[in-house]
Amino acid sequence: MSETPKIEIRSLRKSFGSNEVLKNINLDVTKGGVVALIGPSGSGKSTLLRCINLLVVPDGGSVRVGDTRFAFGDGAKLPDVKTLARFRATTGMVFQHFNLFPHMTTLQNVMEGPVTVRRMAKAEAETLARAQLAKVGLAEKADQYPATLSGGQKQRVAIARALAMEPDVMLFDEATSALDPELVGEVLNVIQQLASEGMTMVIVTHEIAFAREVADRLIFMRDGVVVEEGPARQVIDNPQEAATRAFLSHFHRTGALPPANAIS
Ligand SMILES: Nc1ncnc2c1ncn2[C@@H]1O[C@H](COP(=O)(O)OP(=O)(O)OP(=O)(O)O)[C@@H](O)[C@H]1O
Repeated sequence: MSETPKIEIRSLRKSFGSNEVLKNINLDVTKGGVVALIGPSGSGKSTLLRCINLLVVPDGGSVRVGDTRFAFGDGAKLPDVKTLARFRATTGMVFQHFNLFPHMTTLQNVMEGPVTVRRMAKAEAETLARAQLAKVGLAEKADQYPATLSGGQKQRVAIARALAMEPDVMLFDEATSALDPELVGEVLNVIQQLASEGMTMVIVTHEIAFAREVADRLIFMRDGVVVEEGPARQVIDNPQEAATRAFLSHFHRTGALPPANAIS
């Protein structure tokens, strides 16, 4: 019998006004699975990610992460604020632009969620936060403010902050797109390490070579629908759909697709 997926999305729909952004999306992510979402700008990747942790409330369909399932549309009752906060704590989201509190030190940023959302005692939260900072290689930056860190370091703090909530799954929304090219690798290394430790993840990325290396499944989206999905290497090396081929060949043509061994 196949294993129950950790994330299960069924018939998901979302519109912003008349703009139908997600049209009947289905997605399964197995426990410990890493799914990469790729596609052109505006295809709905970020919106799908935000629907998984309900930062964006879907219009229809259902979202399940672990044992928690929500249905939307057709008179379904929307989850209350407390339920949403609890649910979001189980899905760690990492954004393109870090979203760290500038007036807090690195350590305070990472402790914030455990103290305010998980209601941990400060000493316990500090131990946990220091462990997560060590995990992303930033133990010695605990007392520094975000403004003194590089983009790559800021993003690693953001990952530590999400991990401090001890999430069931991690969601990455173009986590390296705002970084200088020489800083991308340090963030990808942390994501790769999480993958090797069995973290369930959905990663929106333009790093195709990284997706090929680290993701076990790849989904190509366009105009709010899943055009093609399958094992990451298979889809990248041998895309079946013309739209996927066109998208990937762009990366080949522009040289934005480095050899896979460059990032391992
Ligand atoms: N909060 C919002 N309000 C109105 N429209 C939105 C909102 N969020 C996204 N959209 C629209 O939804 C569509 C899909 O956006 P989304 O960010 O999900 O795409 P994407 O594939 O992640 O693109 P990109 O790679 O550029 O980030 C776009 O047309 C965008 O303008």
